[in-house]
Amino acid sequence: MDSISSSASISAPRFRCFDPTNSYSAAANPRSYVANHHPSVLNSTTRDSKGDIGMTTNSDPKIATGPAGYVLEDVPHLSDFIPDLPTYPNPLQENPSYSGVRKYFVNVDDTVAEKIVVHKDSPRGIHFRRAGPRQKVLNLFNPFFLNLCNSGKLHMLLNGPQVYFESDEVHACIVTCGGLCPGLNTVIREIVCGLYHRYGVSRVLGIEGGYRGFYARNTIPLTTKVVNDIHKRGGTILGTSRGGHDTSKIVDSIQDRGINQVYIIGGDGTQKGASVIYEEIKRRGLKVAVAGIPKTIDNDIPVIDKSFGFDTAVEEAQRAINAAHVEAESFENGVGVVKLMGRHSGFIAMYATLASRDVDCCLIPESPFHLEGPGGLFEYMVKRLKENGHMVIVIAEGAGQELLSDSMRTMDQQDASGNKVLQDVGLWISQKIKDHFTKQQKMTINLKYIDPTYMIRAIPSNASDNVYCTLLAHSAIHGAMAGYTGFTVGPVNSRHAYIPFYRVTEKQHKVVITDRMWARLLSSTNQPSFLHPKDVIECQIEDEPHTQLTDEENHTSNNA
Ligand SMILES: Nc1ncnc2c1ncn2[C@@H]1O[C@H](COP(=O)(O)OP(=O)(O)OP(=O)(O)O)[C@@H](O)[C@H]1O
Ligand SMILES: O=P(O)(O)OC[C@H]1O[C@](O)(CO)[C@@H](O)[C@@H]1O
Ligand SMILES: [Mg+2]
Repeated sequence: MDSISSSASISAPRFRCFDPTNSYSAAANPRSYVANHHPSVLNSTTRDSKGDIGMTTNSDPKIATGPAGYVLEDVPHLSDFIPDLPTYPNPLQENPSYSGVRKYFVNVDDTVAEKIVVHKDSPRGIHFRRAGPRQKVLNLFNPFFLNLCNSGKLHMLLNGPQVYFESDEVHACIVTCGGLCPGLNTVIREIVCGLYHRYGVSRVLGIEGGYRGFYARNTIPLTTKVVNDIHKRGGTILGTSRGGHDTSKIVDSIQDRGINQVYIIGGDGTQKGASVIYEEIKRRGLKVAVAGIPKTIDNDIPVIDKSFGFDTAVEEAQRAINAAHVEAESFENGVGVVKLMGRHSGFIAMYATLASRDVDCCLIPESPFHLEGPGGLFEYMVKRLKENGHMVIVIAEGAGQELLSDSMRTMDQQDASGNKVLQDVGLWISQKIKDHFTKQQKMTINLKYIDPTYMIRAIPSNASDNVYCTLLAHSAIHGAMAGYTGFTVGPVNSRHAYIPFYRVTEKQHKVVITDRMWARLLSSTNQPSFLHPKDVIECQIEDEPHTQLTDEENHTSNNA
């Protein structure tokens, strides 16, 4: 018996639809809605006495609550704003590759827990809809389905796998935005091949040069033949850009070209852009699914386990660190300085340091440091050079920017997307170190500065990122074919899920320097923490006792 028919045979959950004007309705800010209405703070009059699952009917956000503090932060569905959409049999059930798979389709009720490390009495917490091909797409927020569920006729809805697009009807497009990242071409390839081989879709357009390409550039027809080898190349065959997001021109272009599935690959800025595109499409009532695939070499997107290209970047960074180490140990008082990417988050630097074991000091944006005086970098360098004769420093590009702006009185510059343009901290710190040892220490050092940043970003993805990119692309395709829209896809605690845009754009994922992973790094390099004992106590006081672990504590990049 497959997963869906088994779920049909068990007693169906009873769903309750709430009046959006009552106290369950979503607030303007979805996050404050969850915070204010988290089960732990729901009062008993708003909870269903039978412990049934309750929901809001507002379009955004879609929050369902259940017994034992269960919260589902669902993603929009085309049927939320387009009535009477027809459904079609899912072509996957005829696919010879998948016919032998016993549990290929995901269960309609499957959700993925955001926090898997919980305490005995903590609520079950926030969940996301599990990604994957659906047996039948149920829009639990649709009153028609709710009535059937509540009258125990759920099984009537479960007669065979369904999709919301016919193969011939689909006209998809793919766009890549923001900076480069290893794996972009793999995601493009797997969207094209996945749509063709799994759903029989052959009309896929590539949008050239990022968001502005929708209205200012040509399109590229993408066939399985065109994309066959592209995963072996770095960059993106479509080109990319920053800036140039004009929502109405983009949606006009989508509408004029008859595009009905939009796959948008990019970082936090891109996902914000995707969110407003989705909103405009909904406002116009178009049957167009918008799916975001998160991309960032910096690994700074929250909620998801990690972003594609990150592993490749860490691996490639080893080559630069290794070169710096070889140079440093070959000269008397050799110092190797390696700058790695990481505008606001030091994950590449932290992981590359932990992996390499040749690094004596790792500096990241999240951990302020100082050069002079007791506990400062120079004091540590003198000690280390006396002990070992050489040393390697890894610095993330966003580290110490406040020190640079103090000493260089730099103007605040922004790129076309509004991101702050950073000063070259690697050059700056190299010069500071040279000056210090020449003038203050009267000690000759041999410093070699290596900046491999763009070389790391421009390479093709490694094997594990290639597989990861494939899963991301497939999850996005299954979601769009099933009629979901306005979502970003990504693994949450190793299970792929559909995540509302607002959850991945509301903040950045950062290294938490009071967590265990940073402690591991400090103990592996033996570098000073640069924290005064007072700062540590303040951090601990802010960390008030909680019954459920924080995002950072649950996040695998910060802990294990
Ligand atoms: N708030 C926003 N609303 C709409 N569009 C946005 C917004 N922020 C950024 N964008 C658009 O998203 C695209 C990419 O943004 P950005 O250059 O910040 O890169 P990113 O996606 O964050 O990737 P990276 O990780 O390389 O920085 C740009 O074309 C930009 O115009
Ligand atoms: O030089 P560009 O293309 O603006 O990109 C630089 C930025 O892009 C990233 O690779 C991704 O955000 C950052 O690490 C880096 O600061
Ligand atoms: Mg960004």
